[in-house]
Amino acid sequence: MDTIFALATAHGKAGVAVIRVSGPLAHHAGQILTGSLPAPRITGLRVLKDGQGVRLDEALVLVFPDKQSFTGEPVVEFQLHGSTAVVAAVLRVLSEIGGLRQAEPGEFTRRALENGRLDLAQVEGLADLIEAETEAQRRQALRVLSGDLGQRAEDWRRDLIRAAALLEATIDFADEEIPTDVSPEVSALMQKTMGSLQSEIEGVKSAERVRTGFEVAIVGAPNVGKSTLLNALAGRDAAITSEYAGTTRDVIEVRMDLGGLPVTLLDTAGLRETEDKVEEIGIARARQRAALADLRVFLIEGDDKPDFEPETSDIVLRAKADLLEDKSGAISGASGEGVSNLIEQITRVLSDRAASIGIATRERHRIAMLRAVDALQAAERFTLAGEDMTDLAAEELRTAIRALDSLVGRIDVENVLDEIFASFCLGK
Ligand SMILES: Nc1nc2c(c(=O)[nH]1)N(C=O)[C@@H](CNc1ccc(C(=O)N[C@@H](CCC(=O)O)C(=O)O)cc1)CN2
Ligand SMILES: Nc1nc2c(ncn2[C@@H]2O[C@H](COP(=O)(O)OP(=O)(O)OP(=O)(O)O)[C@@H](O)[C@H]2O)c(=O)[nH]1
Ligand SMILES: [Mg+2]
Repeated sequence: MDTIFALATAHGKAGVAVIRVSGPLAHHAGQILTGSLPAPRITGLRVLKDGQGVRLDEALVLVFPDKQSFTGEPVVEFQLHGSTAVVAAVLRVLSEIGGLRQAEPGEFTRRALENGRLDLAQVEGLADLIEAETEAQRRQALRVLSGDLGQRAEDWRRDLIRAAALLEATIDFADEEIPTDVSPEVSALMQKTMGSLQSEIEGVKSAERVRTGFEVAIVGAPNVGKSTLLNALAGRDAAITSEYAGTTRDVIEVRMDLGGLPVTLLDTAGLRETEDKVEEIGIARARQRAALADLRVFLIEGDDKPDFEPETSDIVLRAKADLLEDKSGAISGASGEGVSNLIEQITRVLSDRAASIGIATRERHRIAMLRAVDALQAAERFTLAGEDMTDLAAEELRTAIRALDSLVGRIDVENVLDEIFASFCLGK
């Protein structure tokens, strides 16, 4: 096993920079740089020197024993002055020590996984935590990192293994009289697991949104003030506005944090019949993105009708409130009237949806749980079909267990890891 090292903190100038070394030679490397390592888990202030005795930095050094570190391997950390020259010098000296090499992105975390410190879902949680930009994202990622999904998968697994064992006992003793009919207990275990899986499956869609962001599209006829409203919401001049109808063509995206939720606001082309080919393409895009968005804000002027049927939670507002006598249900990006109300309303609708999330957060989790439910439904049918079908029911139960095993990475790990680690920063 190679000993790996990397800068764990962001690149560039900083107050402090952390370099981590992990693997069998980590303590050896630390010894070379410090002359004398501090006791495990107690920081020591040391002058770091290269092989020729040239001073590199004065640093805090932290030693983790084998099996008691983030990776589960011996680890040494150097907390350096965060200058690019200090970091470069320490990395150079480490790379000159035999048996040491730079870590690949995500390699520390991969080792934590391989050493059983984290399961696959926790690795995903860690990736999400590092990506988190809003409160809701931080809370959700931390919950996944804490291992709740793995715990739940373990409960499901235990119940299904018990059900399979009960069925297999009937197969093994098929020729003998079995004193008790196991099917009620098998059915109950499968029902309980299916119910729990179903509710987790339903929560994934919202959890995915918290992870990647909700989309809110502003739609309406040309010139009603959509782009002006977007700019007011964003607090900056993100979209071109003008008195010419048909100004916006491309979909303009603005990332925002609304009450801790990640939201991408979409400004779209004004909807109308047009001879202009380019505008027509813009309108087609507008319709498509608006239909896919999580929520639509329709701006209407005069007797306009919303151009398409709003869904229940969609928001319909009258445009240019500043020009209206009756300002009820009206908004103005130009004067700012109604803007904070709109932000509250969007936040309320999306918070309601985010409240329904469980502990599964990814499409990968949803697919694994769906596979398990499918197999359980088949097992249920075979169980009801009577004793001849018992071995088929048991086989379906094993398929369900395998599907749940892939959730936490007991199987099928490699393809998932490559995808996750592709998004990891160096040094994680
Ligand atoms: N300096 C530093 N800060 C860091 C990390 C790190 O690796 N280094 N982390 C990395 O992402 C996170 C913390 N995660 C960690 C998880 C486990 C252990 C660890 O040493 N576990 C040992 C001992 C636990 C204990 O002290 O009780 C163990 O589990 O045996 C360290 C950090 C965030 N902050
Ligand atoms: N009085 C008033 N004028 C507004 C308001 N919002 C926008 N306008 C004006 O209306 C015109 C159109 O504004 P835009 O924001 O570009 O309208 P749009 O809906 O994005 O238009 P398209 O991109 O062409 O679909 C501009 O001249 C704006 O200054 C408002 O709230 N009140
Ligand atoms: Mg516009």
